[in-house]
Amino acid sequence: MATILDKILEQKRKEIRSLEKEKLEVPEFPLRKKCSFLEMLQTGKEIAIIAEFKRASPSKGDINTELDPVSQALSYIKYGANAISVLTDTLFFKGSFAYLKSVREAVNAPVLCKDFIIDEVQIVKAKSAGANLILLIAAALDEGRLNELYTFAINNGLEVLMEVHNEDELYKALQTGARIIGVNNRDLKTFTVDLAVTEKLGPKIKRAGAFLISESGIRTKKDVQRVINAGANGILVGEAFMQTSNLESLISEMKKY
Ligand SMILES: O=C(O)c1ccccc1NCC(=O)[C@H](O)[C@H](O)COP(=O)(O)O
Repeated sequence: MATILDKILEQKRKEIRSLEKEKLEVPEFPLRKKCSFLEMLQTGKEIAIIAEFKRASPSKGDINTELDPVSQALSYIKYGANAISVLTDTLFFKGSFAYLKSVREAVNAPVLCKDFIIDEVQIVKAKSAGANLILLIAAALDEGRLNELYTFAINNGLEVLMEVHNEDELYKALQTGARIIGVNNRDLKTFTVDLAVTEKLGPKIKRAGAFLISESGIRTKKDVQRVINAGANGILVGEAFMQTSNLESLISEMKKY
């Protein structure tokens, strides 16, 4: 039976066919802000927070459809987040490239294009919208394509958050030379979320000398402590930040390590 990831990737193949017709060209860095998340990790002393603008998801349905992307991104930065992730998939996450563009204009911090990238044309689109960082998901690509897309992104001045969920994917990811590895605690096929995934893969990532970002299912200070103990340099948080009634206190608690 087709998993949700299969369905998302099928949708992406359709989108790519229409994008190819647009004949996008790789732009020079399009906007005034050139922000490096990697440099932030290299120099930062505290846990780095990537705060995600996430209106909906396949596992939860609507999360918060009221919030405005720019106001939310500005609040994220004001309360201490280091980078902003914007979901750009429309069908499954109610996101958009328009949100990414407007967030890019509003904040002076690294912006991650959070999508399901399987083709160069999507990387060009992410760069055109002003992303500094793209997500590549090891589960969505074979080793050859993962390498090609990683190289294409780096050669075009983008940084890559390379996402894995198990040891095979981690092995594939490390082969590319990726410096920032995201461990997704959510199994994209079953939606099960378990921070033990970061605990399992964390030590291997640290031994390989890469930076570790723990993604998904992080809601409390205790969760942050747990992934820091596993070696995390950063966390990626969506749902908890989109739903809290006190964003300032949640971010500040999470940063207290
Ligand atoms: O969130 C989902 O339901 C989902 C389903 C299928 C593929 C990807 C999915 N999420 C993408 C993410 O990785 C998360 O948005 C991100 O890590 C933040 O997670 P959370 O803090 O749990 O919202």
